Amino acid sequence: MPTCDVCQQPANQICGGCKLVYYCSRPHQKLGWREGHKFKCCAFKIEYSDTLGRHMIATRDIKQGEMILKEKPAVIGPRIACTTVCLSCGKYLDPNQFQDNFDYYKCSKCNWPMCGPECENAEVHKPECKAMTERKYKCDIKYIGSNKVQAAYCVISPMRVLLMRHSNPLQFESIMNLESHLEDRVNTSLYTVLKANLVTFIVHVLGLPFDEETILKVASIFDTNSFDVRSPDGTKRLRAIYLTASMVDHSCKPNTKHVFLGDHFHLALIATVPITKGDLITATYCQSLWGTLDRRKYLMTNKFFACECDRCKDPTEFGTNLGNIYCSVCNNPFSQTRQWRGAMLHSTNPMDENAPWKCEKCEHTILAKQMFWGNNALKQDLYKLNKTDPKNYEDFIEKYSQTLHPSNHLVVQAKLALVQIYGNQKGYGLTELPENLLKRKIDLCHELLEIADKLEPGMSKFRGEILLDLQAAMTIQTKREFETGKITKAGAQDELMESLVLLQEATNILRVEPHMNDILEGKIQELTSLLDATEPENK
Ligand SMILES: C[S@@+](CC[C@H](N)C(=O)[O-])C[C@H]1O[C@@H](n2cnc3c(N)ncnc32)[C@H](O)[C@@H]1O
Repeated sequence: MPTCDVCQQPANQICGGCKLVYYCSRPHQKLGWREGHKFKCCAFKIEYSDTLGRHMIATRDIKQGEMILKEKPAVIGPRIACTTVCLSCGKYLDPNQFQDNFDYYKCSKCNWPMCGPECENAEVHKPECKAMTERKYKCDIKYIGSNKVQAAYCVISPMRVLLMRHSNPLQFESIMNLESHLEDRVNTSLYTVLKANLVTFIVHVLGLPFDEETILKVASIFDTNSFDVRSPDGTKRLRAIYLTASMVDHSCKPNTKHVFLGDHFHLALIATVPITKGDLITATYCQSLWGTLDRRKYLMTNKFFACECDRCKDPTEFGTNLGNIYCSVCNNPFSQTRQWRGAMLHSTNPMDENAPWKCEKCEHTILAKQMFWGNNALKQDLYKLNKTDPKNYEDFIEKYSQTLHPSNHLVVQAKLALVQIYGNQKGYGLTELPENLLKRKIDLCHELLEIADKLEPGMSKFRGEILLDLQAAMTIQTKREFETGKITKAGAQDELMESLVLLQEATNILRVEPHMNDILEGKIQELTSLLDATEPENK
């Protein structure tokens, strides 16, 4: 019989948070909480290993969709280089007109562009404003006819951490205890620029008592741990460090997602799939739709580790073949030895970027560097396409259809761009899409969902967004089929019910993001009205 954590008497009420401790009664649960359980109650613990460093382990089974952690930022501020934003709230700024001139509203003391007086007087801006004003430093950012990227912002976020050494020493120490990889970064070209700009600004312009190593370590801690924070409406973009969420290690098939809540950007970490007690709790540090070559290169260059997750080890990436290309011998229609249409080249060892790539059917082999160059050339081709014109993406898919199979990562990225254009972009609104493009959108959504199920399964944002797009397109298709007499009322009802099931799943996934609630509610009402309107009379 379990015993109460407070009085040690027999108890049968388990704590719903950690599911580890028991109480005999509600009053003892409240007392236990106040007496310290609130600091220990969670569904994870932090462990250490030589290969992973600190990492998060589930201390109990965690349900799909459960919030594992909610945390406020330890520090938040502008990104290294960004267009003009407000130092307090991170909003992208537009200039105001002053007689014949245009310029931003500026802080009356330090002259940094801000939204207005309220942001100028916000607590977050006060310490840096004081440090700059004491040294009579005035920011010289001006509006020069366009909103250009300003390197000057690189000093603000590190300065906020450095100033904490005096104002909040405990928080400062906690941030300084995070992984930095300073020794790996210090000789890179970015850090050479940072030495010239950031260190000079902190030491010589502001005269703050910090040595070069501490200053660069703070910058390096940001680069290793910070989250890219965006407001749902796209008007604000910042970087922030969350002390506990920083302990979540990377996996190329993660079991969590995160969302930012409210004006103060609290981070909520949510399980996308059921997590079993003892499992590693993981997030992805890079794009899931990149192939293994690109993911591992990004992780090594930016986070300084060689990912050894199951997806990286599998040359087929869980059967998606995301990073693979067709064998040019087996698929060459003029080749004498052509035998296996559809055969693909796989890396002979995905853990080694220098390993050759070999056909899964014939003996054809190419060097790693050929694969690397080819991949880069095609990536350049894809990234320079006009993002508003679907024809460019359709042509890309067609042009490389003999080289890249339908779920190669570059084709998948082109397909994702098409899903976002068809039905959403001006001139391609859902109701204006001709039948063939509506069908194309539906087919593309199905293909992307198949990939999402393997790489970002469960309640991932990627799945939620595709499900939402798919149901919207299916609903329009049903409406048209019904209005043109292609299907009966009963047929329309069946199809709309299918859309409703998809919408309910999308809603379940996306409703953690507060801004989505109204959109999802509106869609449910729209679909329910359509279902009512197509109700067969004999029902
Ligand atoms: C945000 S921190 C995560 C916490 C970190 N493990 C620590 O001890 O502080 C990111 C760093 O953790 C390590 N890391 C994260 N995921 C990893 C993985 N899957 N394999 C090896 N190292 C990993 C890398 O050193 C990476 O730069």
